Amino acid sequence: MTVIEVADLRKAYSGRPAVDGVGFTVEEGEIFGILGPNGAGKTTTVECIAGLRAPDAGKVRVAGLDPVADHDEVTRILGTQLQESELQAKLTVREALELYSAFYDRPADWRALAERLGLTDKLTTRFAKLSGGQKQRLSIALALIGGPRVVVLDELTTGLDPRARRDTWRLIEEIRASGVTVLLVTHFMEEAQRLCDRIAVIDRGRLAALDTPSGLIRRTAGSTVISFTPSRPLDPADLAGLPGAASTATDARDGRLTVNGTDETVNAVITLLARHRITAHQLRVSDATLDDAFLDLTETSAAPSAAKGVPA
Ligand SMILES: Nc1ncnc2c1ncn2[C@@H]1O[C@H](COP(=O)(O)OP(=O)(O)OP(=O)(O)O)[C@@H](O)[C@H]1O
Repeated sequence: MTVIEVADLRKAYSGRPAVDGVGFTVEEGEIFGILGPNGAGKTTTVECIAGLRAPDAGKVRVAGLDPVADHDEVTRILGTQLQESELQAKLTVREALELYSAFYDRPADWRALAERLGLTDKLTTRFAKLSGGQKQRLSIALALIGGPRVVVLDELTTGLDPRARRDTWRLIEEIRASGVTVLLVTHFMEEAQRLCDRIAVIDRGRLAALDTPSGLIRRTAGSTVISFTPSRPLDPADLAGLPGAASTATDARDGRLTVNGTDETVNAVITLLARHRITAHQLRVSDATLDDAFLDLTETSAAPSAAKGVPA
């Protein structure tokens, strides 16, 4: 069942389009990711879904309701943890939970939520004294306090150390397992790849792709990555002619060669090496990552991908 519907959404700031015709649907029970470079329009899109911004054009529905016209009803269905949601520094965890509970007619039991999010021993701690991970857990608790059907999490794990990030991932999986649909805005490929059922890639205000993580990777030119250190350099002309090869790159430091291609390219590389009696040291064949797919699908990213690389 569709719980969020976005069709031809448009929003401009001072005449400059931030979201320029984005459309997707989110099904109940999904972890749906929104991925894109800085300034792509991700936050503007989720703010329109949460009813915090009015679209200039297009349609947004949450459980069939208009987030602007039916704002009160939508806030009961959709919980939001938005980017940089800072609470008052002096508010304690307990006060924040009680304050947010008071916004709802039938709030979730905040004590149970605090327990679930590992905040019970922090109830008397002021917001300013919490660690980054604890602040994030509190912001998730506040997003869940109204007992929402959908929760919007925007760049939840930015600034967290790897352990806190992994703990947060486990929490997100638990939230989904409890029946809540999750709309996740993220910059982290590993996070998107691990958590999301489907991902909308947004680039310069437009939908660049919408697929499962593995579907996005399959779309990448050169979804099979072959790397090895040849016993002596290969002729660039031979490499350029490899069937299915999308790109090749040589690491200037150690001469290690990386070829992004297809299964056909793997066979061709092996044949080429045999023909020239070149030995491949530490030969690895792996799948491209969501990182590669992201760089392939988005044009605004500043850094060139190592995988797309410098021509050999
Ligand atoms: N309140 C605003 N006023 C003017 N321009 C804005 C405003 N909010 C966002 N923008 C601009 O709109 C574009 C999209 O911004 P948005 O925050 O939606 O992108 P984003 O994908 O969430 O970016 P990031 O990953 O950096 O958070 C950017 O060019 C941004 O500078």
